[in-house]
Amino acid sequence: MLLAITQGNLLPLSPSPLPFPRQASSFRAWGCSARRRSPAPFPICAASEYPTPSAPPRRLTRGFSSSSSSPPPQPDHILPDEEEMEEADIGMWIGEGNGEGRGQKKKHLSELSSWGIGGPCRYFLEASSPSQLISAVRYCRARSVPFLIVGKGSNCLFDDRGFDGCVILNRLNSTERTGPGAYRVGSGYPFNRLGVECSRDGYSGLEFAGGVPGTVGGAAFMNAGANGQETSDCIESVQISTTQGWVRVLDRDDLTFGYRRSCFQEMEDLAAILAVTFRLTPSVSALEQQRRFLERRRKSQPLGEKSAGSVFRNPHDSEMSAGQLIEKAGLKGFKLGGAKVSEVHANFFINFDGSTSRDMRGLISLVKEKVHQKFGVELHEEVRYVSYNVIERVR
Ligand SMILES: NC(=O)C1=CN([C@@H]2O[C@H](COP(=O)(O)OP(=O)(O)OC[C@H]3O[C@@H](n4cnc5c(N)ncnc54)[C@H](OP(=O)(O)O)[C@@H]3O)[C@@H](O)[C@H]2O)C=CC1
Ligand SMILES: C=C(O[C@H]1[C@H](O)[C@@H](CO)O[C@H](OP(=O)(O)OP(=O)(O)OC[C@H]2O[C@@H](n3ccc(=O)[nH]c3=O)[C@H](O)[C@@H]2O)[C@@H]1NC(C)=O)C(=O)O
Repeated sequence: MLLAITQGNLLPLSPSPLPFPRQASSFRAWGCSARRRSPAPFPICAASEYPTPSAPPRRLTRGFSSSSSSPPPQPDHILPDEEEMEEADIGMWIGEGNGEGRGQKKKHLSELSSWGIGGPCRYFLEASSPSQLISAVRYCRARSVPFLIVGKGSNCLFDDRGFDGCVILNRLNSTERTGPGAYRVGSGYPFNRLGVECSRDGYSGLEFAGGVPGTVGGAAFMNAGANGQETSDCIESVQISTTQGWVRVLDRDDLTFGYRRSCFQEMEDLAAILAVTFRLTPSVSALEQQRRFLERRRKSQPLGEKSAGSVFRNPHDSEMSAGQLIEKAGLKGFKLGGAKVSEVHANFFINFDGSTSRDMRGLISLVKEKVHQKFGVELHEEVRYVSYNVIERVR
């Protein structure tokens, strides 16, 4: 996650901004290998723990866990050249060279975020095929242009200043049934739609996905879950691309997941999740179950409003959920600028009136502080903060 550098009187406990270098050459896109010895590696830390120069942030180790006994899988194949978009094409798209890129420049991230928050990005591309996405990543890496892959932006808080790099919008929307209960789905496919379609087909495993606003890639990356089900429960394999442009297929046995966690969050050379193959089980009640879950969601969550779903993970050291803690701290409906704690579900924060990222971050900090004061419980963000020029990951 990238972290905003919001400063100010609304956030008395917030650390001050860091003097990060601004030159593109000083940056590395997320996912770069630690072996590359980036001169200014992206600091990784929790949104609430913005690093200070004297306390260097934790490095993001995007790699297979060192405790893993199996070696990293070998590349299965690399896309044939003829399928790749020429680098020059990407340059044209993002506007390098003639400055008249076909890709949209100055796209506002607020348009790509379910919160409706975020300023302009330097370059913007939509990738509708794996080869486009891979070429775009290669292009950015070759020029040290920081890049970011965005799905539905339903778990991201973008910076008011935008993003000083290339935002690649994931439009890998293919879907294919490869056998009974087996679905191979492009990572840009709407997770919500997949949940409804699989349930309608009479397969169980993704009923919870109906109503979840992210993409399949975001769901695998975050291990999205609800109603006792998790994305990882029915993942058979995941196709990824690496920052070097390799395409790999990782089998279930190569992958580790936890509550809102996946090994993808740790992979140092991950460029993007390209596709996910799900294996589901036949069920006559799947559709009914999916509808029940959606109905429950409609009643308990502010679905029509600008939110990012749950702001915090549920704490493992409390019997109460994050929503319960926030409600019991008396914060339901609490407002800060254009941001407020939902009256419907206290773990949903709403952009109700032109909230800035500064408002939202202020609200997040304030709620954390109050809950900690009252219950001694530390809340940790589920949402990921994307700063203008620093990448930070919430653990
Ligand atoms: N249960 C619920 O009701 C809700 C669940 N959610 C879940 O939150 C997640 C958000 O999905 P979405 O809106 O698409 O994601 P976003 O566009 O918000 O991206 C979230 C993060 O996921 C990573 N990511 C997304 N797509 C890819 C990809 N193809 N390859 C690699 N990394 C990727 C990126 O991490 P990085 O920047 O580090 O690369 C990004 O920061 C989903 O899991 C969604 O289901 C969201 C709201 C409500
Ligand atoms: C929305 C998300 O996922 C949601 C998912 O939709 C739901 C449904 O299964 O379960 C989790 O919420 P949750 O733990 O708050 O579940 P809920 O069933 O809504 O609430 C749990 C308990 O808290 C209470 N509650 C909830 C909200 C509130 O304002 N006040 C309150 O007291 C509820 O009454 C219930 O007793 C996921 N959130 C997390 C952080 O695990 C998301 O990840 O973005």
